[in-house]
Amino acid sequence: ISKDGSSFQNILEPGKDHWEVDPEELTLGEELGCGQFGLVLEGRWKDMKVAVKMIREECMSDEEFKEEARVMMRLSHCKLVKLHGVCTQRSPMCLVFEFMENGCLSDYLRAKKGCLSQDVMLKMCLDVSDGMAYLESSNFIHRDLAARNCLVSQNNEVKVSDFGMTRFVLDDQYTSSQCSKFPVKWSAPEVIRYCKFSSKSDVWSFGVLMWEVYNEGRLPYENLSNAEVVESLNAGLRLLKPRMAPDAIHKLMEWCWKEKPEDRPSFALILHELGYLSDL
Ligand SMILES: CN(C)c1ccc2c(c1)CCN(c1cccc(-c3cc(Nc4ccc(C(=O)N5CCOCC5)cn4)c(=O)n(C)c3)c1CO)C2=O
Repeated sequence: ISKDGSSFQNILEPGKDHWEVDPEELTLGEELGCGQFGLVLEGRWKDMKVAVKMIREECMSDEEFKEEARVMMRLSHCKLVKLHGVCTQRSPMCLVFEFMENGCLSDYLRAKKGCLSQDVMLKMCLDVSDGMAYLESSNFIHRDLAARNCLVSQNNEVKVSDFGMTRFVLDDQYTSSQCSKFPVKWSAPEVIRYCKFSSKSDVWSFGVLMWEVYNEGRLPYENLSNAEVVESLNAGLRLLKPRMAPDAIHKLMEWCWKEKPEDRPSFALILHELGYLSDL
């Protein structure tokens, strides 16, 4: 055992960490799209279909990310998009994720407009709250929960994606709350004012995600600018009940949007509430 005990696995297998993917085992395919850190490609790894993110150096603080990779590899839950591993031996560094056939939830909702039943919408919210309750219990904050950051599997299951990744974004247009790319419409008041992130600020974002689901992927506060949204929230105004949302779901959304974080429900409680409603 080395003096600090931490590099034990390196002694067993010098030079490689168990979260390192061997680039020889990775085959790359079609482009899936472009994210905050660069290109995302379809791929195959160990007979699995995967999504591979090619990290552009100027977009991510990759040294910090390598530290974080360990933590993210340990976050394992059926409603979180799995990080299989990272490829750091080549440049650009790449991240290997489980593949989600139906892409991001916001596009999926818009594509299925008019075809989704209330039960399907409730199940989507239940899936996300399940993954978020696990993150909450692991004391892990998402920081950018929204339908665009959830993915849909082949069997139409919804999983939470890109949790905690905002911490590695180098584009400060995105990271500071006054700037254009900051997700104000999904952010709790304490995040907009003091960048105070917590699982309770994730709960606020989850309320907006529920509104997106029951509005089939519409943009929240679509006629307001970010500044006007801040004003309306300060005046105590909130998003209106989506036509497709039952009263109980609207009550839950409004609970997520309580001004004070401590007055909002935990994800454990939200999961319990949604589970109860889905058994009715
Ligand atoms: C800092 N934050 C919050 C970030 C950072 C990076 C990213 C995001 C947020 C979210 C967006 N994003 C990103 C960018 C590009 C790809 C992926 C992305 C897309 C996947 N899958 C698919 C599958 C199909 C399709 C598709 O083309 N269609 C059209 C036909 O009908 C079916 C769907 C798209 N994506 C997938 O499995 N993963 C893991 C990631 C992702 C998700 O990861 C990022 O890379």
